[in-house]
Amino acid sequence: MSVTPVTITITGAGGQIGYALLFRVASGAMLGPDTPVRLNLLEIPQGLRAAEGAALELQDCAFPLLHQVEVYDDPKAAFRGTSHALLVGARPRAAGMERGDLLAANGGIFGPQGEAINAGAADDVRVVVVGNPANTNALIASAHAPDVPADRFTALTRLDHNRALGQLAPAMDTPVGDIRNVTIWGNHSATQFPDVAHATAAGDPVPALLAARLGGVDAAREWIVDEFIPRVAKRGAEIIEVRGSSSVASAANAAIDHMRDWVHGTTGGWTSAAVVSDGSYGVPEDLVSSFPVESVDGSWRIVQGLSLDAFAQHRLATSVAELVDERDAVRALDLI
Ligand SMILES: NC(=O)C1=CN([C@@H]2O[C@H](COP(=O)(O)OP(=O)(O)OC[C@H]3O[C@@H](n4cnc5c(N)ncnc54)[C@H](O)[C@@H]3O)[C@@H](O)[C@H]2O)C=CC1
Ligand SMILES: O=C([O-])CC(=O)C(=O)O
Repeated sequence: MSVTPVTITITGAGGQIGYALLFRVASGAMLGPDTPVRLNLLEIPQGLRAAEGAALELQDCAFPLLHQVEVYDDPKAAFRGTSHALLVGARPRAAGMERGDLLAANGGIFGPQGEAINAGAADDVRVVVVGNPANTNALIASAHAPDVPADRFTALTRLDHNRALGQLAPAMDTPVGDIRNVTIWGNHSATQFPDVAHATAAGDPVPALLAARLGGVDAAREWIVDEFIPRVAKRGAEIIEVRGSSSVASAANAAIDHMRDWVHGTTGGWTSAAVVSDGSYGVPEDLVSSFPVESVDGSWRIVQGLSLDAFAQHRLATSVAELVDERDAVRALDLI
């Protein structure tokens, strides 16, 4: 076991996802059983008591890997020395709030957090933004951290990816673990494009397996377009309707999957993450967009050379147009 603990900062630690994250991260589910951790919990004053309560419970779990827990309301202190930052705390949309208001409110959070990461995080810092609008919040944070390579800032679309696997497995009567190479493209929003064109299950192409089960290529296409894509893209709203509040444990689980694969590498195919575009697939450079990605030697790499048919190109362009709108809106507000 390495002796020096790794510092992990979790923002919004007093909230729902924070509570679902902390104990799994402290148990080693994210960085593995050989990496001791130090947790820095960042909250705003209203959330401090909840974070402090979680810190007491963490102590009571006596996790062997957990060396220290600190609770902060100052981003500079919370990000000092951090190598893994999970930015969960965000301003939720309130009744009557326009999109510009929401972006401005989140700019007030992710700008200063980007500055704090720039000022004090470890050289190898990895950042995943969970708080919505996640892609554009990551863009804002990155813009305020000029000394940190932009590819260190990512946003979470692993939950959408996992949701897609969760829908496909029963549709094909296949274990989730046999499915490979699903892609979420674009924004973490209802415009995202969950794509199974290159996916396989136990080595066989998913489109052909669906056609065999559903009675033909047209029926498979209909299921993909009319059921699968909207179900995955609107799953967040479905969970809110059924549970009465947004996804918590599945979001925390996805954030752990994202960070674990980033650090330890992907195996057996690609996954999905929102990363800074290098212009691949026509996505304008610098947008934080979801792509098919592999993690190699500690870095995300966009999988190259996939063919996109006219439908796929249209779906990707629609989601990218939304990302461009969000970027232009935060630019107009001087947030980037
Ligand atoms: N990307 C994804 O896949 C998903 C994203 N989300 C988003 O994650 C975010 C958090 O969700 P929940 O934990 O359920 O919300 P929550 O409201 O339970 O917790 C958010 C916490 O963040 C704190 N917070 C607010 N501003 C902060 C700041 N400047 N610094 C530090 N902490 C701050 C609040 O005090 C609160 O304790 C929301 O924006 C939600 O929309 C939720 C599910 C999936
Ligand atoms: O939809 C929401 O408000 C929360 C979210 O991002 C998701 O569940 O994907």
